[in-house]
Amino acid sequence: MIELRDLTKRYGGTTAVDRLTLTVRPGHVTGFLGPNGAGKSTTLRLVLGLHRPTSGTALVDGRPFAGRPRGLRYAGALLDAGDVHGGRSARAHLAALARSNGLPRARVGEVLDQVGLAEVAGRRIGGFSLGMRQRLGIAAALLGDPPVLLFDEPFNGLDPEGVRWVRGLFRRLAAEGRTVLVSSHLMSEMAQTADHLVVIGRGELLVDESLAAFAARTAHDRVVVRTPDPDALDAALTAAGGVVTRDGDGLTVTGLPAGRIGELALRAGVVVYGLHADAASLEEAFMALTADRLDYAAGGR
Ligand SMILES: Nc1ncnc2c1ncn2[C@@H]1O[C@H](COP(=O)(O)OP(=O)(O)OP(=O)(O)O)[C@@H](O)[C@H]1O
Repeated sequence: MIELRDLTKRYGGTTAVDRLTLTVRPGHVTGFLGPNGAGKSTTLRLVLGLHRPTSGTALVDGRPFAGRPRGLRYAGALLDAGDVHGGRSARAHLAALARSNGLPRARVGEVLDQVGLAEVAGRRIGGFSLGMRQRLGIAAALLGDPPVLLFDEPFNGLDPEGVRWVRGLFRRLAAEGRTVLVSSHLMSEMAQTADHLVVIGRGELLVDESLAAFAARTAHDRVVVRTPDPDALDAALTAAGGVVTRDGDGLTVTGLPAGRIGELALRAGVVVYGLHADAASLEEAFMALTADRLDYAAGGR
């Protein structure tokens, strides 16, 4: 379990993480979402004790992670796949980590097999593709068989087969009762990976709920229609299973896709105009949620 209490990190005048209070529970894949510069990486670094908070606390299974000897037994993380010694082989890199964390050498072969790098284990990491480095980073995170796992943008550089594999791996790790926190700036990616969502914007908590609850709340194919004959259209759409709310000549419809609404209007002989789908996908809902929270200070992205 990861517990954040009023966690705050300031860099000079920039507040990267702002009084974040949050519990990340075991047994779930928790998607940690936010636009670029929202504070995701900073939060993960605070959890791992790589940065000191300005105020507040971050606990991993009830204790601060910083300074724990042999930390890989308690939490494993993939933060920056590029942050490895390129001159070493994958096997040597993992063996050094195993040694410094007091882990049996046999774990190296096991995790290399698990991430599909066994055949290239003797090759220099410098020649690895980004996807292979991501797999190596995941292998390092798994080395200590830890109950808590953090992955920062793990899909970067993976091909579709790699993405599928990572999704399956995260689900298995969560099903084993581990805490799995995965950061991303793409809701579409998390919608297929996570079962719980945490969304932050400018370091502040915006959403902490199940993916199903978020979807039900925000991403119902809502369609707005205008018509000179609202009564007739209301009746036709309601009969077809749509849920209609009225505002003058405007109808807001949920439960029916826009194309079907047009078809039903035509059949009922009702003229419609100004028909548009609103928040039709989770991604749109996410973007709408965070649109005013983009961090332009971080480079105008
Ligand atoms: N070491 C640092 N010094 C100064 N400012 C920093 C530092 N690290 C992060 N920041 C700032 O803190 C804010 C949050 O950055 P962070 O990298 O945590 O966001 P993020 O959500 O991980 O973004 P991205 O998806 O772009 O990686 C940004 O404004 C960033 O510029």
